[in-house]
Amino acid sequence: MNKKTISFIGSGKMAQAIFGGMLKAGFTSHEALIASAKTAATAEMVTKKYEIKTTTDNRVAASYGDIVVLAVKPYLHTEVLNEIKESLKEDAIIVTIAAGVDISYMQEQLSMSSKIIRTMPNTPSLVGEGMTVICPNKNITEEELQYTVDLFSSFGKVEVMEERLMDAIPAISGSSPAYAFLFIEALADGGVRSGIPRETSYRLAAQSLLGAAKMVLETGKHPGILKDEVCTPGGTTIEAIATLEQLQFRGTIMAAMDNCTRKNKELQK
Ligand SMILES: NC(=O)C1=CN([C@@H]2O[C@H](COP(=O)(O)OP(=O)(O)OC[C@H]3O[C@@H](n4cnc5c(N)ncnc54)[C@H](OP(=O)(O)O)[C@@H]3O)[C@@H](O)[C@H]2O)C=CC1
Ligand SMILES: O=C(O)[C@@H]1CCC=N1
Repeated sequence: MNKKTISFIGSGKMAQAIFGGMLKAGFTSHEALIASAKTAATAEMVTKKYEIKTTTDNRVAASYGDIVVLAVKPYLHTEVLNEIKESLKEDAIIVTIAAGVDISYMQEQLSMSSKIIRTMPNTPSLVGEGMTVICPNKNITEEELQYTVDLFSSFGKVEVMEERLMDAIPAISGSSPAYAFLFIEALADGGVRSGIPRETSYRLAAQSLLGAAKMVLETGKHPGILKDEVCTPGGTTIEAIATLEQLQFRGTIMAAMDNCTRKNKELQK
């Protein structure tokens, strides 16, 4: 069991996915964690559901952690950093999971010598299939980076990247589970339209996407080749593909990603 203490400032959907994922994986103990929330109702719910300490005082949470994860909305970072900076342990590692909050901004709020890691996780962390991109500042040692990689790897995959690429990450992995849920919903609606029961439709749609994703990761084949292998000449699949191409399925996804990245830059701090 890992000995480092970890604090979460904010206990919303993404914080719960992370501490829920870490606990499920056995990466840390319930005792090593604390989380703060704005309201007592959330704090009580989190204590009950995850059996960890909670508080509505961010300073109490911040003073506990060797690692302090900022899991509040981007616009709250200024307020929260000012609130907690005097309570942080001297060598605390500050991890932000927020879209559009950059390292130089965090350093301005704390200090140039602060240990800061910018990350972009996603909600499948809760079921051990997260994808997190990590970018450390220059004050993070190799050992500290490795610890953070191990932490996020306990509930998914991790890539360490340069900060110049971080603005593009929400569009491809932070936000993309939402597009996948939309796709699953659409497939299920199509199934229901053809008479397949709703719950069965969700299972068929979700398992097919899971299987397709695994084929990309495990066969190493180009997605276009995998697509070709499904398209029997003169068969059913190519009819569906032709419609998707006519309606600009791929262009639509790329346009959606452009908008996602634009918004991330607008949030920039
Ligand atoms: N959701 C996602 O898929 C992802 C989100 N993120 C990032 O995670 C961050 C949080 O998003 P998400 O979890 O979705 O948001 P939620 O709205 O689900 O959660 C926000 C949390 O912050 C708490 N909070 C609000 N104000 C304060 C405050 N002043 N001090 C302490 N806690 C406060 C809320 O408490 P209460 O419940 O009491 O109101 C709530 O627990 C964002 O920065 C987002 O960019 C990153 C990747 C993916
Ligand atoms: O929608 C958002 O702003 C956050 C960041 C990535 C996923 N959810």
